[in-house]
Amino acid sequence: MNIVVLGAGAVGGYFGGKISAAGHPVQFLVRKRRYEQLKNRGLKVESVHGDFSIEPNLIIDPSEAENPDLVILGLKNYHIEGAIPQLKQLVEKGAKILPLLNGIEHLDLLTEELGQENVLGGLCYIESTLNTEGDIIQTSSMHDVIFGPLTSVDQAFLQEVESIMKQAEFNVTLTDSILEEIWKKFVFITSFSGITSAVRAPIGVVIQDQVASEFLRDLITEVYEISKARKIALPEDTVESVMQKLQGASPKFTSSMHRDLQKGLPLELDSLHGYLLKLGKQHQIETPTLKAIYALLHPFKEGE
Ligand SMILES: NC(=O)C1=CN([C@@H]2O[C@H](COP(=O)(O)OP(=O)(O)OC[C@H]3O[C@@H](n4cnc5c(N)ncnc54)[C@H](OP(=O)(O)O)[C@@H]3O)[C@@H](O)[C@H]2O)C=CC1
Ligand SMILES: CC(C)(CO)C(=O)C(=O)O
Repeated sequence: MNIVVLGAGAVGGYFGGKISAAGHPVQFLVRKRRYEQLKNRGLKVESVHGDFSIEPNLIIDPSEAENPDLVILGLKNYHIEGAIPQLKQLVEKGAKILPLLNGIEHLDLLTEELGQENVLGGLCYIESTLNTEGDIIQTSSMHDVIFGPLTSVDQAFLQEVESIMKQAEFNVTLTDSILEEIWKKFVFITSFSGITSAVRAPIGVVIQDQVASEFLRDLITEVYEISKARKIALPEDTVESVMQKLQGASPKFTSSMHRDLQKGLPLELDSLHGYLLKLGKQHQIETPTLKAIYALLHPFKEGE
């Protein structure tokens, strides 16, 4: 199976790098700046699972992709629209798209532009970032990909993707309930990224503070209520289980949005909390804590 990674940053670079290191053909479709970085230094990963580096097969135009079967999409939400022409070319060449982004709204755009049959559902759990030299730094042990069909997709194809990812030695789950998994992550990430970014501190600071902790519970509850209004079948104890997960996490655990804020980078605020505000309005659900998060982060959403 020929794989293209579009968005070779902290997420795409990590998972694509692992698959490539396991001996599978992976091309990294990058823009000029990342091309120079990866060409000069190689794709280097500093990981709690062991450091590794590869010489990535870099391309800068989709026409260079060799019979692509699968595109692993690791872009930020705000870059997706700009990448639609590249994705269209890759789909025309026969590829299916596997997005690993946080969020949900991008699935509408991708399926409308590329055809539902060409888009899989996916998400990942990983704590990784790029350092100033562009190396990937992975700071906790999670490295999990969950994916599955949004509509009917050839089962043998899905199983081959699963098998390749297993060989690449990260955790992979192929599921028939990918929308529920995406929403499960969405409840978690919007609450976790919202609170850590607004407080500008890792989760431990929030958990130790009763007022901030109560705000966090309200925030999770609002997102869960929206998921129910969308008829997504999440477990009834979702709020409690997200709270428990965060209470049990390392006090230093923080979100990619908080790290982006610290680096002065743009934030995926509109596709996460902004999208929830739209849904809340649509379903007439009161969302005071989401509004507070959105307002507090709004001045910083374009980055420095
Ligand atoms: N980092 C993390 O810990 C986690 C992140 N996520 C989610 O994963 C997604 C990706 O995040 P992350 O990997 O951190 O982001 P990064 O910013 O590290 O990587 C995104 C990459 O996309 C590239 N890019 C943007 N537009 C294009 C384009 N048109 N063609 C080619 N490359 C392009 C950027 O390259 P360039 O240098 O050219 O701008 C950059 O390297 C986000 O939705 C995030 O929320 C999910 C779980 C954990
Ligand atoms: C919470 C976490 C680290 C899990 O993958 C994440 O998705 C993010 O910070 O963007």
